[in-house]
Amino acid sequence: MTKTYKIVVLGGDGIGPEVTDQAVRLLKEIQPQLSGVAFEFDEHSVGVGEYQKNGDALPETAFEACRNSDAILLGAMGLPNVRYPNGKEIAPQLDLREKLDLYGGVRPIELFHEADTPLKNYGPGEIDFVLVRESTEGIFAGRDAVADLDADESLNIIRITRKGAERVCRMAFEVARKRDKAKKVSLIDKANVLSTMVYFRHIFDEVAKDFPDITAEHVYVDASALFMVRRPHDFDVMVTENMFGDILSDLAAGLVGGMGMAPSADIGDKAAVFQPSHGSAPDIAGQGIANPIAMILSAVMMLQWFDNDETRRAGAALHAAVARVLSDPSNRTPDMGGKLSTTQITDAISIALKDALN
Ligand SMILES: NC(=O)c1ccc[n+]([C@@H]2O[C@H](COP(=O)([O-])OP(=O)(O)OC[C@H]3O[C@@H](n4cnc5c(N)ncnc54)[C@H](O)[C@@H]3O)[C@@H](O)[C@H]2O)c1
Ligand SMILES: CC(C)[C@H](C(=O)O)[C@@H](O)C(=O)O
Ligand SMILES: [Mg+2]
Repeated sequence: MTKTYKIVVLGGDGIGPEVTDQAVRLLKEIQPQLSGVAFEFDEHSVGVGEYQKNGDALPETAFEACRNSDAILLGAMGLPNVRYPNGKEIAPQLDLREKLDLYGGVRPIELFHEADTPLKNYGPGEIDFVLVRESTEGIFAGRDAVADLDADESLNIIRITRKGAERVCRMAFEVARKRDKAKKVSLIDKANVLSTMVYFRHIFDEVAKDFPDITAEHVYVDASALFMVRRPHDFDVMVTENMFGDILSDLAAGLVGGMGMAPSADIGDKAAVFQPSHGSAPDIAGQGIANPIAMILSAVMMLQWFDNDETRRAGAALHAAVARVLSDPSNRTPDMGGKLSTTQITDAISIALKDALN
């Protein structure tokens, strides 16, 4: 019997549709090579473009489709100059995370080639860690507040719940258990200053007791920014609060080639969104030069998440195809110093994929 995976595709804004098109193209090429598996794609318009047309950046029909899907592929949403009347950016990806309770932002960082890192003496696989970002609370819990521009101060809250901290810490330990690296989870916090972080650390320590085979450590967030640059090989899995994870995941991307190399998955117990860590990159949108690899590696994460032997095989093949293409430093888009267009690098991955699937 064929298992059909319903995949909702939300291209979004700027380079979002440019990169999602490439991932969907490769998934369509993979499908006939798999036995007993089919993909059904369902595209919806969301983001700034949709808001400008219909006044709603995440229409109910799109949200319902997401809720009834097996997975969601999202490009990017938001444009810096288009804002709600309250001054905040249109960021429906945050609504999706909250409404679908996608509490774990899993952001793997992998160096494919020494040419792609600004650090000296690191080769393929020598920077290889996963940042797990709590994605439904933390400093972002204050995001509904509206700035009173005439007031003398402006406050946001930080919210850490027992449930929220516990489940994301557990996810981080489970991610570490599946990796064949150091089997270490580093909690990135600010427990030297904030009571919310003392609480988060306490819950992390409790969860760590259930994983005696995995080393648990605490690192302050400021020091972790230093260590990620000075000795990134020491990290295996990091788990952290929402905003810290947002900032550190961009720093981490910079170690391995930039935002175009930073895949991500927002995972909950019932749903998951696979999207790159990057945004809509308005500075390069519409030129056909966006790097699709972060999006393609996010699709790899989706194939692995489906928990099906055939899709796992496809995920491994797609990852191997990306690695093979990047092993030749002339195969790069302009963000990484190369000359290939979005479609040209995807063409190269497509050719490598055919070999990898056989
Ligand atoms: N997940 C999301 O949807 C998401 C994530 C981050 C930012 N945003 C939104 O995107 C907009 C732009 O934000 P920003 O400029 O701060 O961040 P950004 O990630 O869009 O861009 C930062 C830099 O990285 C480059 N870049 C990013 N992705 C790239 C790719 N695939 N290929 C080549 N270069 C790439 C851009 O050209 C730019 O120089 C904002 O409105 C922001 O809120 C959305
Ligand atoms: C666009 C923005 C709201 C989003 C976030 O802050 O989570 C992005 O930066 C990310 O990393 O996914
Ligand atoms: Mg971010």
